[in-house]
Amino acid sequence: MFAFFRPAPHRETLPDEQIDSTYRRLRWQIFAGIFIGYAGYYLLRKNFSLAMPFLIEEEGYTRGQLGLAMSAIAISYGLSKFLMGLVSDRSNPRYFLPFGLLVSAGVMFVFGFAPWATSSVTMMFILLFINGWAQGMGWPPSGRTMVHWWSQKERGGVVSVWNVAHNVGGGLIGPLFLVGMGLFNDWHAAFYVPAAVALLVAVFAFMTMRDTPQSVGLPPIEQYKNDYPEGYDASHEKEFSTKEIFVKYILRNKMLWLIAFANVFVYLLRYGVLDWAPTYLKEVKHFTVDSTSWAYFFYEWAGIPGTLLCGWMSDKVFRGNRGLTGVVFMALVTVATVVYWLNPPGNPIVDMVALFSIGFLIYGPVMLIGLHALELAPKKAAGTAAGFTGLFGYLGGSVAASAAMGYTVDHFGWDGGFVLLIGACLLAIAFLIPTLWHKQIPSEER
Ligand SMILES: O=P(O)(O)OC[C@H](O)CO
Repeated sequence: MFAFFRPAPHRETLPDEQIDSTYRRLRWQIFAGIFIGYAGYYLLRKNFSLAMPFLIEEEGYTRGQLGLAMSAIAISYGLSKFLMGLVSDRSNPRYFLPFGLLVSAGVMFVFGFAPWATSSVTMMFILLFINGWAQGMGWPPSGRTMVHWWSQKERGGVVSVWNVAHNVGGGLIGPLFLVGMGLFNDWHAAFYVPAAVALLVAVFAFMTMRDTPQSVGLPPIEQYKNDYPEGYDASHEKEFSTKEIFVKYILRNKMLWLIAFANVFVYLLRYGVLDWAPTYLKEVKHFTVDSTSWAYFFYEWAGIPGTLLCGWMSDKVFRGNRGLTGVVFMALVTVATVVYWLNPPGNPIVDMVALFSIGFLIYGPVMLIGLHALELAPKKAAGTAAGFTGLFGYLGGSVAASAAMGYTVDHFGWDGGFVLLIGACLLAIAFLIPTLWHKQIPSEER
């Protein structure tokens, strides 16, 4: 099956006078493909949660049952981001990314139109597991594309701008659902409306994306930008074997292990705050459902300026030191989390500002860890390196955000839950500190 995804063969190089214009045009086009493509993936990542109130009300499921079904996404996504990353590093992203989106949309159409899909927790778990697996086919081909089309000195900028695609897509789920409800007066619109949009996105991604520059007759980006990473030679343009990627560039990469562990705790905070915000705000701060939805929306969209600022600061202020930037943002997000916890009920503005600040500050470290992973491996192994951090973030952090957080709040109250979240911030900082001395050279000095 994987032969279908085989990397595109290199073509004869274009005449010199066409190189610059072709590179410029294709970089815009390809960026549009991976940005809109990844935003499309996020339309189908969390849309199940919008259908949950209806599944509870009309089909009698409990929160616990639906939470269990939802955990399938985090588990399979974490595994897939890594394992499909390994496949993606040896695949043509132009086929790989749209294919995953089509599978994900297929699952959502089943949810939308087949009554048996929501007939049991097992069935929902299986379908969501397949969806999570297909979702893992979005990040690695985007990463592979960025490291092949943008040189090292441009990468901080391009990765941070691309990274906001997931906030854009995640933030659009709610409005799309409202449009679907308006048009069809059917809560299953939570499934089939974003799936229909995702189909269009898959076609767009296929039309705009390309594999390597060499596959369209262009020189490698290092040559075009005269920007060579340390130790670069012709072998960097050859596809690696799976074993080579896994053993040489992943397992033996100490710095990658450190950021992967840091990612467990970054993701515990990311999802620990996001997933529990509606419950916490309603139970403790007495928010109405409307205010809770707005708070959720603010959290996601606050990540857009926050990520851009973090990427900019990482290059310009911290001079390419991704670890130090991550530590500063994690220290600030710890403060915002303490405010969110200790602010007494009755001050909703303070809660909103705290939640906005957490969203603003947490997506920077989320992006930096992905960027750092891309920088820690040669470009033919970059998707796997980022997938490796995702494996830890989802199987460790996201699963703990649901299970450990739920258990802690049940047994020790919300104070216990917040001690867990603050502990996660401190542990993320602890794992990032040893990376401070692994300094990246700032963009424009490379
Ligand atoms: O959590 P992920 O795997 O969807 O990644 C989100 C961001 O793009 C991380 O850089």
